[in-house]
Amino acid sequence: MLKYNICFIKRGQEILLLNREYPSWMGCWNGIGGKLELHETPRESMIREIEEETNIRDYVLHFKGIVTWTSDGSNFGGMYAYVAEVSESFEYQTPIKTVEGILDWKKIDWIMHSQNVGVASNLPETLDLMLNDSHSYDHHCVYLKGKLQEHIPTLIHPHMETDEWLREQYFQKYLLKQGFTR
Ligand SMILES: Nc1nc2c([nH]c(=O)n2[C@H]2C[C@H](O)[C@@H](COP(=O)(O)OP(=O)(O)OP(=O)(O)O)O2)c(=O)[nH]1
Repeated sequence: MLKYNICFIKRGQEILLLNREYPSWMGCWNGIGGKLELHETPRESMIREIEEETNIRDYVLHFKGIVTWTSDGSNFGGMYAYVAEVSESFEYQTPIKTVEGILDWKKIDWIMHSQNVGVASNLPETLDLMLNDSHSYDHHCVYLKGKLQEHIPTLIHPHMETDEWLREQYFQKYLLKQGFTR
């Protein structure tokens, strides 16, 4: 039931980011991703988006959990999150201007810098766990009037990637909070 996916393509100490031409996060650096298509699994969809947006095909894809959010107490949304590891010697010349924005390798330290106002606001906190912790998390982000208030990571089962029933059970907690069931 999550609509989006996101992937952080990692080469050594760098991540391939996209400076987005369009909303959401227009003008900011973010991972690569988009919307799942009908009947696609999260992994199939991620592989398609990576290919469409970067043409990269040679990587090891790790499921890192989900990023969910509520805005102003409702408007639940979310995305499946992945890290794709390419070899340190992988050649991919950037910057590249695409219809979606500008692709470029960014140093992890630069992305995480406390004074960096150019990245999606929940990216540093979520990326830190995705890169440095082997578990899968639900990175729940609470927004109020467009500003990130809180990032609440909760451990989730890694089978959430493939087990639709497990996902539906898990999402009930958010749907119930919003006052409706599916
Ligand atoms: N880091 C971060 N990324 C987000 C958040 N919300 C959100 O939609 N995204 C990501 C998910 C997607 O990777 C991207 C939005 O995708 P998109 O706008 O390109 O989707 P689209 O409808 O154009 O789909 P597509 O044509 O690319 O398939 O932004 C957020 O709160 N934090």
